Amino acid sequence: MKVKVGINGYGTIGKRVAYAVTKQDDMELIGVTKTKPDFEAYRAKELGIPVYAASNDFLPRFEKANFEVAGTLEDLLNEIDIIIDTTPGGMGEKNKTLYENVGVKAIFQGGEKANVAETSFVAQANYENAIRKNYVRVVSCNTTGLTRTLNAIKEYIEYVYAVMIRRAADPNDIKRGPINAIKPSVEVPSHHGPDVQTVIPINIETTAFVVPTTIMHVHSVMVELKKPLTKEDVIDIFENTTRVLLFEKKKGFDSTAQLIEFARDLHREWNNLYEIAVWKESINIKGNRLFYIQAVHQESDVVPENVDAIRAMFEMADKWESIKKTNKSLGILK
Ligand SMILES: NC(=O)C1=CN([C@@H]2O[C@H](COP(=O)(O)OP(=O)(O)OC[C@H]3O[C@@H](n4cnc5c(N)ncnc54)[C@H](OP(=O)(O)O)[C@@H]3O)[C@@H](O)[C@H]2O)C=CC1
Ligand SMILES: O=C(OP(=O)(O)O)[C@H](O)COP(=O)(O)O
Repeated sequence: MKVKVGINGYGTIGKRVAYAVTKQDDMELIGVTKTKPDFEAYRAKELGIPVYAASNDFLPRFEKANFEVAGTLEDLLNEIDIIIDTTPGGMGEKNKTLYENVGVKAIFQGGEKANVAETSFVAQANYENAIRKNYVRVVSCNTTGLTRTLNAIKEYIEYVYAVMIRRAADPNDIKRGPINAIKPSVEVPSHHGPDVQTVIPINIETTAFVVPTTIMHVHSVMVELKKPLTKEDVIDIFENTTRVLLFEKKKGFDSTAQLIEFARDLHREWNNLYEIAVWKESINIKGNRLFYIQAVHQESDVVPENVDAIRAMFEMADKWESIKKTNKSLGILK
């Protein structure tokens, strides 16, 4: 029997998770919600995805445009086993009561606080914690990126300090900026360090800056080691870590632009780069400190995590069975 999945919030993350769900042979996409009949709603319909109004309040917009919806969010909730809440940050917490009332499981995203769910989640780090849970939070894109690489070396970590260089807006977002400034998060540590700790118990602090780019985030990571590691060890560990890829500057990967071009060359849908990209030459050891630099495709790295969280919550597969299945279905390279 396939798990019936609904998506509330068909935006940057929601449309990608919806696509990923359609690629799974043990899941069925029942429908998605929209607040308005824009081109994304029409495209969903063309793809055969039932579109529901995000609430009764939005129905007049669809009626006015003669866009026939399959119902409202309440109707969708009655047809599914699990809802993926990909509404804007903070909205998921408000929606949770609706989900509780109907008794459907729910996955929230990184824009929500950790206490919205029973556990925060990054598949390769703590898949087991989501087994049979009703409410799970897939952590933010940056937190997912940090967790993937740090989890691989966690037994060596004494302390981590990482600087997050965050993209200002997603490519389709015309409202956010800055377009000519660097904006520090004056909250120190930024939310990323404490959020990593909701998944793996390591000593980590982070600071964050928003810069005028749309395509990827970049992290500069410094790890104080509690036991020795060589550069070659770290390369070997990352080469053997799922959803992490090493890229070499000497092969032309000079910036985030070439990483996205690589995803385009793979003919990835929406140029998704689900894997965290670590620059091989940036991996260096100085005394007891390890340094590396990585990039995160914010629109897609959390997508496979949502798929694995569904499998964990219904105990449909063990950790590596699920990760391998998800990777294969999305063309994730390793
Ligand atoms: N973008 C990113 O880089 C990442 C985002 N996240 C997290 O994922 C979540 C979603 O972010 P993102 O996809 O970027 O957001 P978007 O703004 O791209 O999409 C959110 C969608 O929610 C819908 N929506 C708006 N208002 C309502 C409402 N009242 N009821 C139901 N749906 C509504 C909108 O639908 P409509 O178009 O119909 O108005 C919109 O498409 C957030 O928690 C965010 O922090 C996590 C990792 C990366
Ligand atoms: O999860 C993300 O970033 P974050 O890990 O910096 O919070 C996404 O890029 C969304 O971030 P935003 O809240 O800046 O849109």
